[in-house]
Amino acid sequence: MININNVSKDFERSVVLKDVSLHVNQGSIYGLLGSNGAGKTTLLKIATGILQQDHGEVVVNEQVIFENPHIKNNVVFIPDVLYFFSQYTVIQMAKFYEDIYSNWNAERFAKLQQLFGLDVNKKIQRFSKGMQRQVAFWLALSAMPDVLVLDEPFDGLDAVIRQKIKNLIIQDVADREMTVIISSHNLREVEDICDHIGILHQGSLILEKDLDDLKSDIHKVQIAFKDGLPTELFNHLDVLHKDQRGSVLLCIIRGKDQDIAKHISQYKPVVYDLLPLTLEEIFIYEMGGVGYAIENVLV
Ligand SMILES: Nc1ncnc2c1ncn2[C@@H]1O[C@H](COP(=O)(O)OP(=O)(O)OP(=O)(O)O)[C@@H](O)[C@H]1O
Repeated sequence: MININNVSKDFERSVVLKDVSLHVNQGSIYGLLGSNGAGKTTLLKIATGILQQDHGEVVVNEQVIFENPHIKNNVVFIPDVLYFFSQYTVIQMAKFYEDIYSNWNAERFAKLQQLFGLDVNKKIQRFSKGMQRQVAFWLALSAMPDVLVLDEPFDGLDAVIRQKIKNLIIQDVADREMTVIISSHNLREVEDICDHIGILHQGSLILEKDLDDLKSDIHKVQIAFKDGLPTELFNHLDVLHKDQRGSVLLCIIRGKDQDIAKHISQYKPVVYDLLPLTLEEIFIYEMGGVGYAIENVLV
C-alpha cells in the first residue's frame, strides 16, 4: 500500500534520511519510532508528498505521491504542530476540507460532533491545545482517507479522548481497511494500537517488524542458582543485557522463549521467571544495540 523505497534526504548539507525503505500494508497500523532528530517527521512529510526526497521514491497505491493530487486526495496528515487558518471556525474549516477531499462525509462529520461535543461555530484557534487536536481528528476522520498519517497524535489529549480516537481509528481500519502510520514517543499508545513497528535512528531504519514477532523474539528472564552462576550459562544465548541483583540475575535475551527455557533448565535454576517486555523496554534495548544506550534500564 505504502512503499518507501531507498529514500534519502539532506537538509543544508547534513544527511537526515539515508536510504530508507519502509513498507506498510493496507489496513495496517504502523508505528514509526525513533530517537529525537532521527528523521521521523521528515520521513512522514516525504511519505505524504509534502516534501520531496533527494533520492528514492514513495509509492502509495501503486502511484508516486509527490505532486499527485489524485493520490493526495486519499491521504490525510495530522502534523505534530497543528495548523489552522487563523480566523476559521470548525464549520469553515470543514467546508475547506470538503472542497479538497472528494470522499468528505458530512454525515460522519455530524456524528463526530456528538462524540467530541465541540462547538462548530467557534474559531478553532480559541480552543485549547487538546481541543484543537480533537478538531484535527474530527476533520481528518470525516475526510474518510485511505491513508492517515499521524505525527505525535496523542500529545495533549486526555485519556478518555485518546481512547475514543483510538477506537475510531481501529473502526476505520476494520471497516474500510484504512492504512495508518503513527509516529510517537508515547510507546504505550503505540503498543496499544499498532501491528507493525519501524525504528528509525540517525536517518536509517534499524528495524521493521510485526509487533507480535518483535515481542516473541526478545525476553526478560529472572534466574537464580543454588551454587552461583554456571560458567557456561551464556554459551548459545544472545544476551543483550545482564544485571545481577543479589542472588537473582536479570537478563534480556533475544530468542524464542522455549529455546531459552530449554537451555537454562539444563543448569537447574532455583528461580526461573520469563517476564514480558513492554515495547518501551524493547525500544530501549534495540537502541542500546546501536549505541544509544542508557545505563541500568532494567526495572
Ligand atoms: N526544514 C529543515 N531544515 C533544516 N534541517 C531540518 C529541517 N527539518 C528537519 N531538519 C533536521 O532534520 C533532522 C530530523 O528532524 P525530524 O524533525 O525529521 O526528526 P524527528 O525524528 O521527527 O525528531 P523528534 O522526535 O525530535 O520530533 C534534525 O536534525 C532536524 O534539525
